[in-house]
Amino acid sequence: MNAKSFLVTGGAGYVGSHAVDALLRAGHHVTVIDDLSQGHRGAVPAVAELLVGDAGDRALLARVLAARPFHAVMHFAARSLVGESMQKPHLYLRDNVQTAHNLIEETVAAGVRRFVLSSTANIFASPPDGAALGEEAPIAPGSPYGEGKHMVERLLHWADRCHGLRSAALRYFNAAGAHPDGHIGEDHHPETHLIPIVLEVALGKRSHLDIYGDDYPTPDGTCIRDYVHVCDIADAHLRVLDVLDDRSVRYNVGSGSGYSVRQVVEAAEKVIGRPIPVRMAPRRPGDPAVLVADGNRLRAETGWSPALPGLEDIIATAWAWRSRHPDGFGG
Ligand SMILES: NC(=O)c1ccc[n+]([C@@H]2O[C@H](COP(=O)([O-])OP(=O)(O)OC[C@H]3O[C@@H](n4cnc5c(N)ncnc54)[C@H](O)[C@@H]3O)[C@@H](O)[C@H]2O)c1
Ligand SMILES: O=c1ccn([C@@H]2O[C@H](COP(=O)(O)OP(=O)(O)O[C@H]3O[C@H](CO)[C@@H](O)[C@H](O)[C@H]3O)[C@@H](O)[C@H]2O)c(=O)[nH]1
Repeated sequence: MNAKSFLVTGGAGYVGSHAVDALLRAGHHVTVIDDLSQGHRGAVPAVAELLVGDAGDRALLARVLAARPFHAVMHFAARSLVGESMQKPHLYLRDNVQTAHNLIEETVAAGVRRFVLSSTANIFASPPDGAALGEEAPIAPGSPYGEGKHMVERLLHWADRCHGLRSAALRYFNAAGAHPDGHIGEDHHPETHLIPIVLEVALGKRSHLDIYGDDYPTPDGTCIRDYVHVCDIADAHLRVLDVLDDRSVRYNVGSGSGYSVRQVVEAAEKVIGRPIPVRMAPRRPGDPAVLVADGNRLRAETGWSPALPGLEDIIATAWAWRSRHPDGFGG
């Protein structure tokens, strides 16, 4: 493959750093813009260019985008917590959307032709029958976070119609795991995601896991999610690039298998070999009962297939990284 240049916002964060790794392994040149509000310098290899700044800063974007011809922009930078968005909707409906709006306009102005968006399963409601969600499932965001992501998908729709910017909206379900070679993983402050919290319990950093609700309409009463390995999500970003030569697309990115919170805990106990104490807690506002992807369109149109589809294998990669880096990138 010919080496190309990519601008990656949020490339020091969890999913973004795994995508940067995949781009670099494919021989590309990568420029990262990240404000390090959640990301880590240590997650970006020295061979990539890291610019610490705001992904919506128009002057910065204009300067960076003029520096070289970029093949595509990949936009990971965003606030991304469903629960927080129910408490602080403006951060999601104003800030996330404004950042994306500025970035899309500067991308068009610079003449870059391809854009990949980190969208989310949270644009969908939990289907009454718990069925897997395809791309044509009704849009019904479960939170201001999901609504903001859908607004950005619409901005991209019109950027294509009006300016010919080809885009891929990748609606990830639940990103999980860490790079199998053990150099990067998930490290948020504060940590709110299920699997890293379970690992913190296993490491003795927390006494227990709070399970947010056991009265959902699911077999064991806890929420069901589709956990997809972070490197498989990164791989999807590279695979969609060829499709963007012709048209804009949107794909649901998930393994197609759903696991309840209790099943995740059981799987982690098997992988780690220690009990994980849990306590029941109230539901977390904004959480849909069941979100599972029908990822057939992505598979059929790009040849994507998860290399690590099993939940225990996914958790094992997360545990391998976290047990070697108990303080995350700080340790
Ligand atoms: N993790 C998941 O399960 C998941 C699922 C669906 C969608 N997504 C989306 O994928 C993207 C990445 O998620 P993640 O889990 O890696 O989150 P993350 O918080 O680890 O990464 C986001 C990165 O963007 C940076 N950032 C945030 N706002 C910024 C701004 N205005 N300017 C510059 N940098 C900024 C942060 O410092 C961080 O490094 C997000 O857009 C998120 O909404 C994540
Ligand atoms: O301490 C905890 C943390 C989480 N959960 C539950 O575990 C599940 C997964 O939660 P979490 O890991 O926080 O992920 P989600 O809230 O499902 O959101 C993730 O997955 C979404 C797509 O489904 C993305 O859009 C979001 O950015 C990403 O954070 C949910 O049912 C939570 O209620 C608990 O019971 N206890």
